[in-house]
Amino acid sequence: MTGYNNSNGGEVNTASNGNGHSNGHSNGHSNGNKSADYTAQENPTYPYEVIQEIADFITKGAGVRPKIGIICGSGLGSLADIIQDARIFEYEKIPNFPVSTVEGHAGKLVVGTLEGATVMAMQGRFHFYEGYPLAKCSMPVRVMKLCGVEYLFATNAAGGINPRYGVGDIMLMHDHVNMLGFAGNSPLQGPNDPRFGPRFPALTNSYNKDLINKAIEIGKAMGIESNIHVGVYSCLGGPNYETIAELKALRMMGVDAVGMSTVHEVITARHCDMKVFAFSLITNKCATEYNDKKDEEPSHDEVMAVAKMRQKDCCELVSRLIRELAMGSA
Ligand SMILES: O=P(O)(O)O[C@H]1O[C@H](CO)[C@@H](O)[C@H]1O
Ligand code: HPA
Repeated sequence: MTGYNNSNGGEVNTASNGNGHSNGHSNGHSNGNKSADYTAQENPTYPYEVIQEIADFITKGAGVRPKIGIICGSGLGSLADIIQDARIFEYEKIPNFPVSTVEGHAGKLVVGTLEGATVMAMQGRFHFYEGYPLAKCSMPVRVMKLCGVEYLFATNAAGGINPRYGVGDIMLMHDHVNMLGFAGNSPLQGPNDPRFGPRFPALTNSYNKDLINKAIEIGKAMGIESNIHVGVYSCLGGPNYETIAELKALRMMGVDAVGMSTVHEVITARHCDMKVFAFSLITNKCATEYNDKKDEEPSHDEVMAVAKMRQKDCCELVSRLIRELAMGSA
């Protein structure tokens, strides 16, 4: 049985003491690649050494240490397709990596260059509703950190609750309401390893203001400023979409867009001191009044279709922002 040593005041004992490693498979795929299999079902907090091993596998395989990490939202996998000199790692072939189970999340890690910067992109993220604990969902963010990533760019598809938002608009996230956190769930639950970050991280300045401002300028330069908003995202557990009463409650709480991801990744990134830029592509308008209109019900097909329609602008926004970062002006 894999278990962590919790007898030392809540810090993971990460010395080479045999804890945290077992002979089980974390993702049910016998890929013959694993040197330190780890049973994450029993202990969702991946030990530092296991994350280091995954990071080494990637940096050695890719031959670069990426500076920017990108997480592609539903239907936004094209953000990874524009990476040049790409080395592609299928999740199934990465030791101790979970597998993607959602349509629109290909399950590939792409490492290469974009606009002069070294990047790594997750073409496929992990969601709580897939059955993964939050620590497992956001484990790749720690892998990014140990690969050398300093900036996390997280993207998602989301429902627009703010009545001013239209389908296809982009909301730059400046804050979030963590509904899973309200329910007592966090990717940081369990023993804390100070090599990643502090036991009690502050989240007051989670979303980098300079990057938000740069993105607004870029939106103007692209001529899409009327489709760009700055707002608050909320993550629910999913996989069901929200009831009208839930959407009304979220609106009263100041939420502008709702989805089922990103927040756990941002928490994990801020915990290990990465700078964060995140945006939601509004793929559907959320109904906040009761009606019988079937065509106003959200569906993943609609989410994917809108993401496909808007992927070009999303790619341009991300590319331009990365170019500014690479030139040192963001
Ligand atoms: O947040 P991303 O991964 O973009 O996906 C969003 O789209 C899916 C629902 O259609 C959910 O997974 C929701 O979170
Ligand atoms: N709700 C939750 N998640 C979503 C939505 C939504 O309306 N649209 C895309 N992801």
